Amino acid sequence: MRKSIATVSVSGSLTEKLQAVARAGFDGVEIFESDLLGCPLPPERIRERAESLGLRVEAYQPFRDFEAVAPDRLADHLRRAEHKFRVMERLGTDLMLVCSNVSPGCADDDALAAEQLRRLAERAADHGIRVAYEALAWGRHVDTYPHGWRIVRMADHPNLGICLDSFHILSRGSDPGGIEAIPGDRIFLLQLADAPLLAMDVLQWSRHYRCFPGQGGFDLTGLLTHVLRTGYAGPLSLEVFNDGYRQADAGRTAVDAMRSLIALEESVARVLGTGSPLPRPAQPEGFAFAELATRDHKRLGGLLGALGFARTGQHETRPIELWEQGRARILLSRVHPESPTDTSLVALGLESADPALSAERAQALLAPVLARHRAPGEARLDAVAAPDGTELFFCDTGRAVWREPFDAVSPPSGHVGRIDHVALGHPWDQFDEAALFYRTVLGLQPHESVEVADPHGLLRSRAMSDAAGAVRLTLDIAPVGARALPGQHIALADDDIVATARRLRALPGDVLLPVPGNYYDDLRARFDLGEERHRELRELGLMYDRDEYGEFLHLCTVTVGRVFFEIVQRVGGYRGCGTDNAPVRLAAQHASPPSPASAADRD
Ligand SMILES: O=C(O)c1ccc(O)c(O)c1
Ligand SMILES: [Mg+2]
Repeated sequence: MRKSIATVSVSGSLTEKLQAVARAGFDGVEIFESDLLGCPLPPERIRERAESLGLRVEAYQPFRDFEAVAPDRLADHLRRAEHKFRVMERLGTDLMLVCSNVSPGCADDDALAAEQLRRLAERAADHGIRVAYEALAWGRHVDTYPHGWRIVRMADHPNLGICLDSFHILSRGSDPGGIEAIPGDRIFLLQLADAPLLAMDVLQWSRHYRCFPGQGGFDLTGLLTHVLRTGYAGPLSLEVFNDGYRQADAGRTAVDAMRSLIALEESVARVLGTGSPLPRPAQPEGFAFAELATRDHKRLGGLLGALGFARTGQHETRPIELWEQGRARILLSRVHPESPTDTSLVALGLESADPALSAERAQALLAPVLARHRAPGEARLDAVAAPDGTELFFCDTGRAVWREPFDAVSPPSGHVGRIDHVALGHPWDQFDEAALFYRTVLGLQPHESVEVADPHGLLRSRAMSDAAGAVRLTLDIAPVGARALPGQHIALADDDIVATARRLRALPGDVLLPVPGNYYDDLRARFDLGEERHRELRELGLMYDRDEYGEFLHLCTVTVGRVFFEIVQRVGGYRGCGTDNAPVRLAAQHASPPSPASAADRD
């Protein structure tokens, strides 16, 4: 199907918007009136620009407050419309979107609305133009699509059809099943937007919080399935009013938008049983490794050593060390000389049953493919870049081809057995993009988005995992500014965290993050743990959580650069990542900020 986007959905000047959406692979655009009015180019030049970029101008919009007005106002409204028709001819589009009237002066009179829209359609027909009537969720009298469709039917003119907008339909709780009663050729335009499920005024919700399909809480797959069953053959057109996207990089937003449509088409194809061109997600089966780039090998190596890791190998051709314990593997590479951070997480190895297929799917979903890190004789590794720049390597489960150039000795076995989860920090305007990326590219399921109090801001966090819990990621948006905390950590699964904590507490120097005593006083109220268990947790500085499936014990190391390690033990089937304890952890981290690397410590 043709893929289109309303120019209001991305930032920049009209010509910048056109360029960005064309680059992302869209076939068309809806030109928003304010974008046209602010553009120095005359409509003919805009049309040429769009054509040269391979973009069709699918619609011009919005035309407002036209119908159900006092008869003596009609001539003036038709005069307004005539002017827009001429602009549309110059712009090279034949579809005008008319929003249902919101003005207090309009009449609650379907027959009058239909009669006047019919007059508009007759005038439009003289210009070869069609009119799509859209029921805004906050329309004065027409605010649902069944009502809009009744009026269109009543007007009964071939140049008048309906515009369906998923936001207006789903925000009002209308049953999208009724769409199937509309003949597909009377649906002149389908606009798609998702939104987080918020309890708020519908106009504010629409104007500020819309997002791309798959990023919010609406069932866009269900809605689109109903629309396609009508035989609708027009474009899938994204129309997303979003405060973040209005200021984000247009190219990036356009790619995010296109990814959402590719994924939506795939999920609809599954429901309809029609073929999808995308390879199915090969679920990641575990972390093969995590790579930290650091200026501070000694300090980080010292910390890993304290945690029971051993340096098992050195890359044959590159300055990369391999540190291992059980199946937990950390690579330490060198930081780029211009990097502002001493230590940060730069890559993740993800085990896949079919790495080439995983990479193919990622590429089809517009993930940038990375030049393969391959020296002569080195095995092929498939890698793509995640939205935050983290490199994702798809590694054959069990074969550890990536490990060959390290010529490593066997890893030591200790209490740490594997990587449990990895937390990735994101700027606020890349959070939804990242969640969509990991859901579509890796097939991870998003958990609820939660807010965590930080002494200097509010952190949003969302866990994503596969059904088996083999790969868990937490995506965080941290507060920004001078007091921002490092946003990344690697959590290591431990089979006896009490023993590990005891050993680590006995080590000289600061290895572990101290936990305030008030936390333990409150823990008594949260959980009935018994005196002895409670005393043990307090003495060892262990944090505790429980859900209906099991228990979770965890502790954190001090921070190096942007990164710290967490040691965790899951008891039973606990599903979370200890988020309820995150405010205390964040406060403790603010109280003991990372010490800068000393020159003597550096390699
Ligand atoms: O918010 C608005 O005014 C507005 C305008 C045009 C649309 O297509 C729409 O869905 C909303
Ligand atoms: Mg709309």
